[in-house]
Amino acid sequence: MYQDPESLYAPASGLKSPVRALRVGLIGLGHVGLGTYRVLLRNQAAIAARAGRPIVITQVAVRDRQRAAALLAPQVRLVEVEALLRDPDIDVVVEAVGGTTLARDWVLQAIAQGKSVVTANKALLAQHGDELFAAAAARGVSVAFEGAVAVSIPIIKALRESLSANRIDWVAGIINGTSNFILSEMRDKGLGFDAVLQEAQRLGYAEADPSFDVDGIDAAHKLSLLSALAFGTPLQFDQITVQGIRDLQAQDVGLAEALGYRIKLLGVAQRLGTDEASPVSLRVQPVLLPRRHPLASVEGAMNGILVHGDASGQSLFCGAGAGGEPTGAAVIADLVDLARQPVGPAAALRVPHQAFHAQALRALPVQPLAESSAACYVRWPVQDAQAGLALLSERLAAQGIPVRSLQPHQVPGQAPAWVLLSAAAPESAWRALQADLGASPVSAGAWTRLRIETLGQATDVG
Ligand SMILES: NC(=O)C1=CN([C@@H]2O[C@H](COP(=O)(O)OP(=O)(O)OC[C@H]3O[C@@H](n4cnc5c(N)ncnc54)[C@H](OP(=O)(O)O)[C@@H]3O)[C@@H](O)[C@H]2O)C=CC1
Ligand SMILES: N[C@@H](CCO)C(=O)O
Repeated sequence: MYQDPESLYAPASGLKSPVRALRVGLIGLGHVGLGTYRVLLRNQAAIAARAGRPIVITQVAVRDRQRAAALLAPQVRLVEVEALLRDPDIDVVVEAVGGTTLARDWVLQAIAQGKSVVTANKALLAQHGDELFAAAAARGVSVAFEGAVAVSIPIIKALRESLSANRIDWVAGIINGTSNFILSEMRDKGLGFDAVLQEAQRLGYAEADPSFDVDGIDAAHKLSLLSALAFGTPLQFDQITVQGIRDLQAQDVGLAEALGYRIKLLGVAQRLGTDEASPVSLRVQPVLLPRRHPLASVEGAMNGILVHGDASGQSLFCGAGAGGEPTGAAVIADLVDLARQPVGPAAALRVPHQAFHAQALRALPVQPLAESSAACYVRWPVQDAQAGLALLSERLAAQGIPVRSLQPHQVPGQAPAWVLLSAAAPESAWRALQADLGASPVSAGAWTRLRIETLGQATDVG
């Protein structure tokens, strides 16, 4: 039952509200919009007590008004987006629609009207964040985005505030709930890729276009935000190496387990030297993590992020990675921050959008994949096991790729295969090896090669 938050505020907190409620206009009432509305309604008294004043969604803009009217209290006005953006009674706009075209226009319009914006739209920020943050800073308002990365994990606040004494060496995370859900369900329940993806869509985890999830694009959007906040750079989304889980085969998931690893879609932003200007590596790809690695046990739609700072060491964050109410809670946390924010001249003292003050941001060179080095898992199907072993051993030695283990693998009805675990070797050596093996008549098909991620730990699982 809806109750006016302003009337609830005083009895719940024991305080008299010194200032007017923060008035919020919500665009979009899908998973995130409705999650935000419902959590705000359910916990309104406690949220007001934390914020120092009530936070009220007074206007909502959607396409399907009939559906919205059935979900919202009668006090909430259903309006057109343009009217909401122009209304001086609205302090903050929550953009919960998605996409990068209309959403960009709306956020810029809100900023121009002197309104702060809260969004969980990582695609928008990855592509237009620099522009939006600059516009907001120039207008003295905020674009807040805690829900945009790993929704229930307060990683944006951690990087912008809590870890600000550190030189961040790397951030690594399972930051796409849908992919992690698919990998977990396929492994544990033996379900097919398509069936699990449909379930992720039903549960509200997947993007409107789920190829963003399974092709690693959504994780790359999020990684671009994490790396910008960690290293003090503009957004460098276009320079991220991206590979998704679409082509992963069930037998590699099973083989990795048998070898003591777990396959995860991991985003990594890593400094490659100790100098402040050292290049960085930005990559999203399915990797083998040793099963005892803390991120290996992050399952289902959960997300996990590990941050290494020079002073704090490793900090592990874990929480729900997708879903309406978890994201709504992150959106509301931003609203609480905005409700508490100083206005007027003190606004200049706000925590900068990208953790570093705008004048301190500088792009860092991003290492091209071709210049990287990695320990790898390889499964190579062959026509003849012994001939395959002879060729593989010879070509591995010729390319200087250090072998940790090499073992035969046979699935009934399929060609025999060799499964290799290596130590680190240059990407150029891997590419040359692939060309050599692929051109050989011994080859019975394309190999599978996956990076073994170490993140400062030993590659070995023993
Ligand atoms: N789902 C999740 O777990 C998470 C999602 N996000 C992000 O949050 C954003 C929203 O995602 P989600 O809630 O899942 O998306 P949904 O598809 O569930 O909801 C989108 C909403 O936007 C509305 N909408 C679409 N076009 C317009 C328009 N032109 N004018 C007004 N309203 C419009 C739709 O209204 P109608 O129904 O009337 O068409 C719908 O209510 C995306 O950026 C997504 O990436 C971030 C973290 C988690
Ligand atoms: N589709 C996204 C939603 C949360 O950002 C995911 O699965 O992680």
